[in-house]
Amino acid sequence: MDDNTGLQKITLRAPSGSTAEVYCHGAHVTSWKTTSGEEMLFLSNKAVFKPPKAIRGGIPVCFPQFGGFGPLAQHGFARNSEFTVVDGGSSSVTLSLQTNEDHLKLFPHPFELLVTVSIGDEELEQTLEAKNTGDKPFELTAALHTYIAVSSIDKAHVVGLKGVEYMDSLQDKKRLKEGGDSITFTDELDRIYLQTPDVLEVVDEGKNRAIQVEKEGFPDAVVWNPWIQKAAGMADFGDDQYKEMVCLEPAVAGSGPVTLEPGKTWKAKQTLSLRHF
Ligand SMILES: O=P(O)(O)OC[C@H]1O[C@H](O)[C@H](O)[C@@H](O)[C@@H]1O
Repeated sequence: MDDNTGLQKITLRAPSGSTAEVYCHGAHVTSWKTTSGEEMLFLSNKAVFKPPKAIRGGIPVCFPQFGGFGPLAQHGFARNSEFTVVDGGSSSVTLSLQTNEDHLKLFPHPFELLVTVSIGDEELEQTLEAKNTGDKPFELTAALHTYIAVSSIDKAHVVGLKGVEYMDSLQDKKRLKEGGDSITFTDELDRIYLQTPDVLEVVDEGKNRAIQVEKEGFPDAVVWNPWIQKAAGMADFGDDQYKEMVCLEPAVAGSGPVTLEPGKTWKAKQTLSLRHF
């Protein structure tokens, strides 16, 4: 159905009452509410719903490139492209992107990317399946750029990364090792954690809740908060909204790329779930 942005949006509803909203533009999840109606994802109050601009917040799909790991524009073109619904029901939808002539001018490797989003009681599952439909291998990096809503950035932290090596994107990708039990936010932070455990969590002491991010097939995890200056520099992001979000992004980035042979499919997935404490 079309919403007031004029874009096609699918609303998923689980029998328990949880909901999610997914745009065909970018196969972009913009909302996930659990059974109590609580919103789990951050969406910028200045987000622009005008293709080919990517929507700010929710879960942008970064494909076939994460960040600057390749020749394409930042984060590749999937988030700027129109997907088609190919399957689904009330609580699940599968969208497809097939490379067109414009994509092939930028990235001369035909592929089909399927994105499936399903919701359960207190859970959202998102799967990427990329098939090389051409006759030559190609390399890809990718991420599910998940913006988690938090009550206040000074009450949020990320756990599960102690002892993990990371690339600091604010220091020319210098390699460092995470020393702390948890990552707190007191300044801009932009890191690619390499070969991480598959279960990570954004803990929100202000709401007594944690969102668990469980990943499969994504070796890395990016943690990002733009803080004051970068937030002020983003036209589609409210100046103070850095206080309301933490990005925890399952990725193939510093540990990539993945080489995809002709006819083969690469699959990766994240499961977000809510825990109250
Ligand atoms: O502004 P965007 O292209 O959406 O990127 C937003 C952010 O994405 C990732 O988290 C990167 O690690 C950051 O370096 C980047 O600033």
